[in-house]
Amino acid sequence: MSQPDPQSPPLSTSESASTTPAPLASQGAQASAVQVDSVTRVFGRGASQVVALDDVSLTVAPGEFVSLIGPSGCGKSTLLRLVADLDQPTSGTVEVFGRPARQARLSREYGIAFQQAGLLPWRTVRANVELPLALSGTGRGARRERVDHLLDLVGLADFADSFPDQLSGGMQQRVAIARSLAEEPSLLLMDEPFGALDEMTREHLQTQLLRICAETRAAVVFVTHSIPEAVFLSDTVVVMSPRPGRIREIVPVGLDRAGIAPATAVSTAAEDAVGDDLRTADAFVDAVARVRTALHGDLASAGRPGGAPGESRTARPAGVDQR
Ligand SMILES: Nc1ncnc2c1ncn2[C@@H]1O[C@H](COP(=O)(O)OP(=O)(O)OP(=O)(O)O)[C@@H](O)[C@H]1O
Repeated sequence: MSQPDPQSPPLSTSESASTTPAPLASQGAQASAVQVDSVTRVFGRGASQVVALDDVSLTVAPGEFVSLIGPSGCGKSTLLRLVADLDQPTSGTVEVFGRPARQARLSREYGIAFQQAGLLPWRTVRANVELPLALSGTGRGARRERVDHLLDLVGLADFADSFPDQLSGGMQQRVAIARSLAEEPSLLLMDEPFGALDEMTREHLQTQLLRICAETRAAVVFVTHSIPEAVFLSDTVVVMSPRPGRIREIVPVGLDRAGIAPATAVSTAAEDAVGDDLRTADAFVDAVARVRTALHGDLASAGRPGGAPGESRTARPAGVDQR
């Protein structure tokens, strides 16, 4: 595997994945969900200058689920923040549904969920989820209806009047996801939303997120440190190299997630069972191996194909959870 040729056209995550949405060419005039072109982000100046991203290009198709994975400090969050218009590139462009990121943010194309749920402790679950709708002037009746639907979607209908500190970490994170979906975004940006949760809760929420995505058909850009999480969730895993962050490889996943689609779902327990089956499927194990191999290019790129003397070939890139 090698660093993508800088002369080649921008890497499109929709080019090679068998289960990703149709390539843009077959979507008529529909714009990409995300189009990142030759983006560089440099922080600071002089001796303290940090090149966080170097000439990164990436396309995410509408409805596609893309994970960003790579060693700690490789620029995953920086890239996500640029897409979210929380930061600006030093050079290059970021477009969301064919418009500059700024415009997309102002017209509320995004839903955003980060590692900390970030709920307002003095507001009930309902009041937290409806906050974006209240801010954008949605009427009371429409707000109520939408929040009821969202709380149903994340399985928290019975907790609408609870306060965040009365909920578990996983439940709080589900509230945050419901809030991020409030304005029916066509793009969800998620930075390690399950990073602080125990393994069982995490796997359960991963399955729930897949179901929610199947229902809302939102495109997702998802930052994670976990290879299995990236593979389980994604149509495509984007593997980044250590700083300066570049895209090292794009790994299509190709899992059959039909059992988690809304049309066939019977209960959360049944969905969790489908999730368990997926995690032991050959296609899952194969994709985990391919992502792991792509990440281990870190050793080769450092001129250490077999690792330094005494270093295991299975040395781990810092900050990537291989479980
Ligand atoms: N506001 C900032 N000012 C200066 N440097 C920054 C800033 N934000 C990020 N960086 C630097 O940019 C690099 C990439 O950071 P970023 O947070 O994007 O990495 P990451 O891949 O998300 O890391 P992690 O996996 O550890 O969360 C790091 O070296 C970081 O120190």
